[in-house]
Amino acid sequence: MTDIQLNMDGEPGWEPFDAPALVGASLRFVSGDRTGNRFRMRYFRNASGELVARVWFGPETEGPPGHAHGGSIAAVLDEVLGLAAWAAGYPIVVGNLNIHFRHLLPLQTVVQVDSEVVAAAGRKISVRGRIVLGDRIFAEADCLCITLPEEQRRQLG
Ligand SMILES: CCCCCCCCCCCCCC(=O)SCCNC(=O)CCNC(=O)[C@H](O)C(C)(C)COP(=O)(O)OP(=O)(O)OC[C@H]1O[C@@H](n2cnc3c(N)ncnc32)[C@H](O)[C@@H]1OP(=O)(O)O
Repeated sequence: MTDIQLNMDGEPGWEPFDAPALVGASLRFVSGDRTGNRFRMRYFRNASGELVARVWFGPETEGPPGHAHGGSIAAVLDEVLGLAAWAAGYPIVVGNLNIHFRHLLPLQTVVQVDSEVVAAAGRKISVRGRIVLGDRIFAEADCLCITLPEEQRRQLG
């Protein structure tokens, strides 16, 4: 296991990213509580303009003893990769999320979620992401996002 420690302040050259300013205040499930014992999370754009998150998995995300629940990892990837598509200009919801869990993710550790919008074809936007700490990959995901028709978008708010 790597001895790298990340902090929540990002890296030089990263810009803080204001998710509620883009999509509204509905994302409370994962990133809405910055002080609780579940997820603490901050978003940035890296120097290439891609969405990056720093996430602390707190004790209330526990699954295997001392480690994050797979569903908590999936929730983080769902939000970050969906938001990455929004940040790239696509008003979407997630249609399919395929996750490989590579290593157990220790609780109370700050990890990084990288994202990349890899393709856009019609309404289908493909986003790839991974949760890492140094060279350790905890999870990798492929996410298919589908743009919402204007009418449905209006109904959502
Ligand atoms: C203003 C709004 C505010 C909202 C703020 C939100 C912030 C969010 C921030 C993000 C963070 C939160 C993120 C979240 O948590 S988002 C919440 C979790 N996601 C959902 O609840 C989504 C529920 N599903 C749906 O709403 C519909 O099924 C969607 C919209 C996805 C498609 O139903 P729709 O009837 O519209 O589309 P279509 O059936 O004509 O298909 C169109 C094309 O897409 C292809 N396809 C479709 N589904 C799948 C699939 N599963 N796998 C593979 N392919 C699929 C399909 O084959 C077709 O391709 P083609 O035949 O044309 O080649």
